[in-house]
Amino acid sequence: MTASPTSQGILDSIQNVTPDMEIAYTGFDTSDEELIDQLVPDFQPGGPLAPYRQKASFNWKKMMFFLDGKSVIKFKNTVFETLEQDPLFDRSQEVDKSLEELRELSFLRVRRLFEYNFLSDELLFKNPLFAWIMIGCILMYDTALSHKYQLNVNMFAGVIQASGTARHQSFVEKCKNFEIFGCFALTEMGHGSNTRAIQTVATYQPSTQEFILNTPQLEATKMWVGNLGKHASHAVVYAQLHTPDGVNHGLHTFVVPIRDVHTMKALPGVLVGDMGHKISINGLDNGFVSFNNVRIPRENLLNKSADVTVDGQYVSPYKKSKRFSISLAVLSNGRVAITGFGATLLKMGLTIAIRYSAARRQFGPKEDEEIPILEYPLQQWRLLPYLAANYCLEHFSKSLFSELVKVHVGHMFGDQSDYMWGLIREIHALSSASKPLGSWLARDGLQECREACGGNGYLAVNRLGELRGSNDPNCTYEGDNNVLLRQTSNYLLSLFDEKLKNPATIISSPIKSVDFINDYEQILQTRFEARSIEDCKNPLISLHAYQWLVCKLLVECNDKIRMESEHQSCMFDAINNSQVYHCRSLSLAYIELTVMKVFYEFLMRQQQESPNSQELIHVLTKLVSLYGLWSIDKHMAALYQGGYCSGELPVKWIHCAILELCAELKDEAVALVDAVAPTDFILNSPIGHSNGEIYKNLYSAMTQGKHVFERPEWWKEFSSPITVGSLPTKSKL
Ligand SMILES: Cc1cc2nc3c(=O)[nH]c(=O)nc-3n(C[C@H](O)[C@H](O)[C@H](O)COP(=O)(O)OP(=O)(O)OC[C@H]3O[C@@H](n4cnc5c(N)ncnc54)[C@H](O)[C@@H]3O)c2cc1C
Repeated sequence: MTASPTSQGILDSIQNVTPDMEIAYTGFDTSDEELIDQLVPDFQPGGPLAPYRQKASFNWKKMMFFLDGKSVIKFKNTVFETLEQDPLFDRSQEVDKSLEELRELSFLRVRRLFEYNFLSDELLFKNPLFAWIMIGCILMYDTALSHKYQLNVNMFAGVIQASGTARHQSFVEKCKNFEIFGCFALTEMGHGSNTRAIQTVATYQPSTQEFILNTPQLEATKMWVGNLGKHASHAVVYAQLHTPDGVNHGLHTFVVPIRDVHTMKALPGVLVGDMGHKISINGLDNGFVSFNNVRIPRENLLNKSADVTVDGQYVSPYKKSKRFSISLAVLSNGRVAITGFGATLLKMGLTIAIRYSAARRQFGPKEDEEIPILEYPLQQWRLLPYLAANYCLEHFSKSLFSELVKVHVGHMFGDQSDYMWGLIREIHALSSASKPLGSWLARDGLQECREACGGNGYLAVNRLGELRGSNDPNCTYEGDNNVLLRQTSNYLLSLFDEKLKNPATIISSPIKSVDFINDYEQILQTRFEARSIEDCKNPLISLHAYQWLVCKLLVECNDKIRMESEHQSCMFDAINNSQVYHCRSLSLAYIELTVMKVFYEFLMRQQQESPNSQELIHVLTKLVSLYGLWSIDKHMAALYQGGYCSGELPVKWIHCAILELCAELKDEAVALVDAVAPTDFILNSPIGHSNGEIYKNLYSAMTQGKHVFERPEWWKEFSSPITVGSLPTKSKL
């Protein structure tokens, strides 16, 4: 394939050959109301949610269309309806299952997904965003199933495609045809975050043209590998590559057969097992494996960035730093995806909690008149900022995914332009912070949703516990959140360092998330701009405050590391001593700013380009304002400390503006979740059902269980009398 100048050019050309390609993060024309009505069915009329639906200032169906567009809505409808009509996906299948049975059910379901093949090559070529939509649809149904699917398709076949060459294509084809089933094996018992210290070894043997894999000690046992416990036939394995001259060339990836595809038995030299029960997502079989002289052909080394010749020479067309960038791009895939997982799980929780809050009534101004709990400012303040955050985060994660697609297209066409390397670095920095932001927002937001539904939120059938549990490992896998944030601050500080060393340097990144740093000196002269509560509702107020904060933290982090390095014996300690209150805060402030900015700029463009959607943009702009103010409120100490704010008014105005925005958005809230919620079958929550009949649904779910009204099998135990205090206790002091 010949090299093309830039990935942007390649993307443009793809769009030219498929003129109907929809880039679903650009906003859709909502003028065809008939089409919208056809695509999105109405809710059951009346019911407890009807008053809120009537009070909304916009049509929720139009909002759904604006955000997703025709093709995506059709695709989602197809997936959701297909699952609903297939008895294998009947929810009652999951009840009272043992661990083994849960694993089996997930396997049967993932196989069925392949039989349906929702994601044809044609569809993916038309719009790669469908890969994203597909994972989201399955995630909303069941996290374990979605992970099982995407670990095989994205983290196994996807990594092979990204890091391998034509000689590996047969693995990808077999994976597509469900002839082999894959997993991604990086983590070891002894090392996860510190990937450089991974100990599995792959030694090349020229006489047989094979790599020999070994697990040198217990700590090198691969662990936590999703799909490996029971099903995976193959793994992408990360190991230290040793050539016959005794040189260790560092971590490389290999395709390693694990089980015989006909018997499902482990292959010679492979000791593989299931890790057992986890805190959540137990339909996914996480496993461990160790290798004892396992031989694989030389060609199983994924050789896009480096290879070993038949006679054992290590060769690479790239310098070490570029090889590192290529591996970054591969790891970014998972982090970008997890940013979206957080948004998707939180969206489900918010749908349940907001619908419940609109239907549930407690207390009231008069004895005989109770009001919906959504009317309480406290309930609004607990939920609506998360709703605002979720809209921003979901948009950001889609747009980051679209940037990642450019990288993959660029790889495919051998694009080695500076633009491409810059894009890889920037996506790495952004995803290393957006994954923590997304998973932490979901962690805190889902807990709030659970509590906001009171005791009923705690009942498993209502699904908030499952959603909360499903999000939990998002904070850890694909890189522990706190460790990942260091990657982002390293990126920012290296750019800033260049600027300090040479003030003429112009910082310019492909996504433009850092370009404002060029003006850091002027930005640091600015002060809080609002003069009233109303002013604060302009999203630019918090955007500007964030820019100031990031610049301030850059200067402070840089000073802190310099000062620490003067007092510490090594840079390792200097950097570690600068994480808390400095580098970590910098990464978080930068990503909060970027998430907000990307959505705000999108809305500003739509204001010009979408005359039919102005009422939607109006309410979405309120969400951006709320997200910005609520987030910046957490940094008030730094804003005052650095002199950006002074006096008592800024913080008072910000708090009042947050509460006013919550009050303005409470009548929009039900319609806002309706616009992003999946079907009731997929949501699967009696108290979150779109009909709002929380009590009827709950009672029906509660009374349908198999043993609800039965006397327990152990009833006789109670009837046989005991003598209280008749047994001696353990030794008394
Ligand atoms: C459900 C689940 C599924 C997974 N699936 C897979 C999979 O399919 N394939 C795979 O390869 N792996 C998988 N993993 C493993 C996962 O990627 C690792 O757990 C993760 O990378 C963190 O590594 P660790 O567990 O070794 O934690 P550690 O690196 O030991 O971290 C433990 C703690 O130490 C802190 N810490 C570590 N280093 C520093 C530092 N420099 N500064 C400050 N604090 C530090 C961390 O913040 C963290 O709180 C999975 C894990 C889970 C929970």
